[in-house]
Amino acid sequence: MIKNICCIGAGYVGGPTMAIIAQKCPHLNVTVVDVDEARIAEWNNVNLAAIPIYEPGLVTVVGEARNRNLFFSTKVDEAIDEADMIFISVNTPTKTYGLGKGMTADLKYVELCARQIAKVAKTDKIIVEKSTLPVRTASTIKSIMENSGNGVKFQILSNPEFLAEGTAVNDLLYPDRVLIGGGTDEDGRRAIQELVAIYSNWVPIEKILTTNIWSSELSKLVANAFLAQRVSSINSISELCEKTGADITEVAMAIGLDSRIGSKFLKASVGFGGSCFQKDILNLVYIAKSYGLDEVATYWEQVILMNDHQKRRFGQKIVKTLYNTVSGKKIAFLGWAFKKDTNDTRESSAIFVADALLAEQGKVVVYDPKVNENQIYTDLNYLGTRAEMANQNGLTVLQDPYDVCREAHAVAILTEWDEFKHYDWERIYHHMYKPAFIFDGRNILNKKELENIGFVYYSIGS
Ligand SMILES: NC(=O)c1ccc[n+]([C@@H]2O[C@H](COP(=O)([O-])OP(=O)(O)OC[C@H]3O[C@@H](n4cnc5c(N)ncnc54)[C@H](O)[C@@H]3O)[C@@H](O)[C@H]2O)c1
Ligand SMILES: O=c1ccn([C@@H]2O[C@H](COP(=O)(O)OP(=O)(O)O[C@H]3O[C@H](CO)[C@@H](O)[C@H](O)[C@H]3O)[C@@H](O)[C@H]2O)c(=O)[nH]1
Repeated sequence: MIKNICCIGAGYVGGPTMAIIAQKCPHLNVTVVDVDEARIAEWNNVNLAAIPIYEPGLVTVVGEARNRNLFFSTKVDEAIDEADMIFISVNTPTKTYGLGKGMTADLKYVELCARQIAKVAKTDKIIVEKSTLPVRTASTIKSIMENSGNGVKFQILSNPEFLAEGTAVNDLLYPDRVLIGGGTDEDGRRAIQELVAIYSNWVPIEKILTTNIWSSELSKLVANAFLAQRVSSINSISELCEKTGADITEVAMAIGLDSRIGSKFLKASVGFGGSCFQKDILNLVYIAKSYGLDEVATYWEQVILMNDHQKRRFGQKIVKTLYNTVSGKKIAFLGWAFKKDTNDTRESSAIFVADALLAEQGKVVVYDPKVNENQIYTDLNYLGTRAEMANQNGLTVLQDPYDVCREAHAVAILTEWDEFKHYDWERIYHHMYKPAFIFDGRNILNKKELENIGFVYYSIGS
């Protein structure tokens, strides 16, 4: 029987996932550990508004369980030692060096966790891969464990997480499915059942799918590849719509009503962002190539290429429309997060569009309701396109959306935050240079209303 759970990694997945497990399983003790002391201090902040991740509803869940059976700590060894089940939920970013650079997942943090568990464990443990990992990573973890030399028995499970940011709490409470992969021998099946028992505290049993471990690992990459493929597919058609007079919203509606296609994930946009889609597809491409499956690799690579094209062409559209120069012109950015209802900016399209406009000597001024100034400069500086000072001079962050739009030549919508729909657009129009352009990278504003005010309005795909 599982009593103590440890989760290594207090990030966007570890934090919310463990908060829900603790809320729904008051009989379990859940400790989330991280090497990042500042992040753990934020999770422990008495002011719940200061927890490091913004997700609708998360504050309530953390408020209920924290210091009851949910703990955040930097004492990694202690939590491993006490745990019966250990989730590995550390980051697995695209490798930035050496073999597989720019393609494969960097597994150094996962391996460090495995080695730390192997070193510290004195009792049998179930290790759960929660991070997204290349298929067959469990064999690496197993090999490290089997050579730990301490006689402890380990079972390795794969339990990929399918939550989307911005809807994490809801996704965790009502998942489409929970996927658990494990060994097919008796010990493996027993370990799977221990994890099934935890989820079945709130997830209907028919939604808990158990598979072999390789199917589970691979399914996570494939799910993201399929979702991202839909976005790239609709984005590719958005460009065709702009040439032909078809409207992408109408096309998406028309095809989405076919139940075989389905209506979700057909929103044309300035391109997908987030920490997962690109990383996971690159990983899939790398795995396919490593098995010599070049056609498979090329097929999936195209999803990324189309996304790069979509981001690039949004920036180019702004430059071309503003009479082929944005030099010295103020472009107001509404939104910086990679999607609404999150403060996460990883791989956000806004970063790449801003970079392209700065390269054209534009003046970018940004407002995002949840992203702070520091993060915005960090994102831009990370690209390394120009000196940090030049980014500081070219881009400004303000707290008031009306100030951001004042005396701008154009407004660009980069994130679909709901509040943007309810702004006083007439007021914004009166304080902008004319013609006043809007580039709606999320198709959230009302074209007719804006045109009536006097704006020149461009959306994606019409
Ligand atoms: N973000 C998402 O929406 C999402 C959804 C599903 C799956 N995933 C996957 O989950 C994994 C984690 O993603 P995330 O967004 O939570 O990452 P994150 O960067 O927000 O969090 C990872 C945390 O792990 C910590 N960490 C790294 N190495 C450590 C170690 N050795 N010991 C202790 N702590 C360590 C880091 O300090 C960091 O706080 C990734 O594999 C990702 O692909 C993410
Ligand atoms: O029709 C759509 C849907 C999404 N997007 C964009 O695609 C990106 C990703 O969106 P979404 O998938 O909703 O958010 P993520 O948090 O990145 O979640 C994805 O990545 C997670 C990490 O692996 C998985 O767990 C989730 O199941 C998967 O949806 C964002 O930039 C969205 O704006 C569009 O442009 N059009």
